[in-house]
Amino acid sequence: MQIEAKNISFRYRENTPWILKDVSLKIEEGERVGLIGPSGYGKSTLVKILAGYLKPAKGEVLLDGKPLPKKGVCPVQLIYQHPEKAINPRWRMKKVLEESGMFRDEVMEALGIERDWLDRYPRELSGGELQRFCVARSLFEGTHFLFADEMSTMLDVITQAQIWNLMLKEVEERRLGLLMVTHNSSLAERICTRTINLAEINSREE
Ligand SMILES: Nc1ncnc2c1ncn2[C@@H]1O[C@H](COP(=O)(O)OP(=O)(O)OP(=O)(O)O)[C@@H](O)[C@H]1O
Repeated sequence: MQIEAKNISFRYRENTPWILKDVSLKIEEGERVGLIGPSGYGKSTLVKILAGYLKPAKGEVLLDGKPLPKKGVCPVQLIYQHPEKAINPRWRMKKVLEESGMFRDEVMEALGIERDWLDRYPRELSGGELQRFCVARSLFEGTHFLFADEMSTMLDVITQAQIWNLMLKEVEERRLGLLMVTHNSSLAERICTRTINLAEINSREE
């Protein structure tokens, strides 16, 4: 599979300068790509567009040449910095996982998800504990691309390592495509097969 952003232009409000102008990129399954660029330059905005969370004003996102599916669980999964915004606050964690069809003991164990967390609501878990659920959920069997947007910034070093080890094992074994946004260049160097500098592919006026 391949995901492609084709001539994407985006701004949050009309009559304001473009944040993204005529941005194109392609990622193949099995690739691990780092997305870098100055702070506030539009990296998070671009991954949200790629994952179908935001609609571009111009251009399109294509998965093997077709638009992203509108219904059902998406083959493109985004994990971002704020797990509390990504999970339905009214559902217990067990239901959150069931909805995605994801429940593998091996994943629960590797992420250090404890059995009794499953009966809790999101507000009864810490940010790090919740993020583990977001990662678990993103790894359901229909996933082909994983986008990680500063996924581990708010976590302690041990949890970061635990999450990245599992993610990379899954990415490798299942040949998933990975796009990671990070300011941590040593993490990107360790993980990625190539990097894309948004400043080099964005035609917006400065
Ligand atoms: N919901 C929003 N409404 C209006 N403007 C926004 C919104 N979200 C982001 N922006 C603006 O869009 C621009 C790009 O933001 P974005 O978060 O995509 O950048 P980034 O490259 O990911 O930044 P950072 O590296 O600091 O996380 C910024 O100027 C930001 O202030």
